[in-house]
Amino acid sequence: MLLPIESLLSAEEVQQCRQLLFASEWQDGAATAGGLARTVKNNFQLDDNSDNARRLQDFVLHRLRQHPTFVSATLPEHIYPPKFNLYQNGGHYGQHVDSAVMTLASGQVLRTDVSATLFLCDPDDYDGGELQIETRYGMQSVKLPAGSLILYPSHSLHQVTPVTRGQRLCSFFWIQSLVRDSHNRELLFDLDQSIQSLTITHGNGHEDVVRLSQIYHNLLRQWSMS
Ligand SMILES: O=C(O)CCC(=O)C(=O)O
Ligand SMILES: [Fe+2]
Repeated sequence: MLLPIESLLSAEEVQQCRQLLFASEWQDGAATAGGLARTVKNNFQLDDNSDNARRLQDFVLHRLRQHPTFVSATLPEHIYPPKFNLYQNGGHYGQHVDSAVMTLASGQVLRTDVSATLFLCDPDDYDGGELQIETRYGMQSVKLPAGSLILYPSHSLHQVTPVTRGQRLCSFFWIQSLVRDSHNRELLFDLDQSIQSLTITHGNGHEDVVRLSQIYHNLLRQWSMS
């Protein structure tokens, strides 16, 4: 499932992030890629260990954990501390799949279930720079307003097309979900969305809302991994 999450950050928050990012040191992205990805990667990345990167990571993580749709769709067990990238002057990232397992600086290991890109520039600010994701229904091209996020399954092949004008600035990261199976995760998301809307019309004490909530939690209990 490809799921856009609109306005994770406000225009003001995007502006603050961009100010910090443009005042930071950038590294050659290819140096940080492993295996096949190294040969197809042509962009810049923020040094994850810089003070600015840590401030930005904390800020984005805080927003993510507060966002009900993000939490409902990903059921996060671990979130990789968000990274930041910049594409310009034809910069691109060829077709690849993200590594299945990533090791954090702390030594903790994360399985990538869901991949995410948070756009920090508006589509009008640059040409190209489409995030193209292969799905069962063909290639989907994604380019969202600044402050919005796309979630997609980490098992998908994807690429970023060359940026031929302007700059494309994004944050990207991965989520290890409590529910490893993407089909089960999607069923839980659909069920939760329906429970939320029934709660608005009938109240959370309504008999059917209570019964559906029981089913939701019992499925989550059955399908969550650890
Ligand atoms: O820039 C993006 O939207 C995606 C980056 C990406 O695919 C990666 O770093 O693995
Ligand atoms: Fe990727």
